[in-house]
Amino acid sequence: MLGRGLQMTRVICRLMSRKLSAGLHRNILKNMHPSIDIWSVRSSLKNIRSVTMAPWPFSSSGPRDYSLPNPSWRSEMQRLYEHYNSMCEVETEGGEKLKGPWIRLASYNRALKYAPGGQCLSKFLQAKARLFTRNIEEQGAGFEYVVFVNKQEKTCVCVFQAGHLLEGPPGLVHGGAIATIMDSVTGTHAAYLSGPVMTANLTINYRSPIPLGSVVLVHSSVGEIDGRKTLLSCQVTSSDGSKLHTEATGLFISVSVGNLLM
Ligand SMILES: CCCCC/C=C\C/C=C\C/C=C\C/C=C\CCCC(=O)SCCNC(=O)CCNC(=O)[C@H](O)C(C)(C)COP(=O)(O)OP(=O)(O)OC[C@H]1O[C@@H](n2cnc3c(N)ncnc32)[C@H](O)[C@@H]1OP(=O)(O)O
Repeated sequence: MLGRGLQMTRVICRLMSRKLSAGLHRNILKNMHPSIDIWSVRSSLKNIRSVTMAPWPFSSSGPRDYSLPNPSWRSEMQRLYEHYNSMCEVETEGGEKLKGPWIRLASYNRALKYAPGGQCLSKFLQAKARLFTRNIEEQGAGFEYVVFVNKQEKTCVCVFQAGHLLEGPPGLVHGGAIATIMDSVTGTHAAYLSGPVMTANLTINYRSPIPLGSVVLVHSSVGEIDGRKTLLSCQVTSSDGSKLHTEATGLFISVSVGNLLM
């Protein structure tokens, strides 16, 4: 019985690998065999290399998409959102609508669950996976942000409004919150480019403080992609780009899907 379970586990993992790489939304574990052992599944998943996965697997449907405007957004945040969003779709002279150079990335609290293949993963995670930056339900209180990527230029920009819960020095954004948004933006960018990654190194220089409640831009660009290593650089600037607040470099290492199940 146990042998049969293990065999089925391997088949399921092979199927999951194919499904993940194809980027399809199907719950392949719906009728999971009762003798399947989670640890066997996990160790088999360890062998699924990130290079087999389609980049940026998150779907555009599901519950609350935190990247969409809400009433807490200041006019500057809304203006910058519309600026980048307008470049996600372009209209030809004949009125035909085509994909533009930018893509808005949807963002969910239950990030893994709403990724293709994520329904399977969330079973193993007992539906507990939550994304830190999207855990504050009160709109405008924490991290309000939207990420856009430019596929051709391999750049990424995030419009970020820091809420009152992110206070460090009086009236200013906490350095850890700045590190969090930089890790999230570069991590998202790296995952978009290279599939599942973990941050190995994030080196930050804080140049000028960020006023609480202000709207800033977080830019991420590729330094180098070398095998499993994706090196990105990141700058936080004022919304008009005139003032540098923070700069960083981040090293992201591609990992197998199994690493996400610890
Ligand atoms: C349906 C599936 C969906 C999958 C989606 C996946 C991801 C997207 C997920 C969510 C996206 C949503 C939002 C994104 C938001 C936030 C992103 C935040 C990301 C994080 O916040 S994540 C938490 C903090 N992060 C850690 O908790 C990592 C702890 N750590 C480890 O888990 C290991 O340490 C690991 C895995 C990093 C490497 O371990 P490993 O065993 O796999 O690889 P190994 O050590 O062999 O290194 C291989 C080569 O990298 C070089 N290397 C390694 N580390 C280096 C360093 N620090 N400096 C310079 N070089 C380094 C080596 O020198 C070698 O180089 P070489 O090959 O040339 O020798």
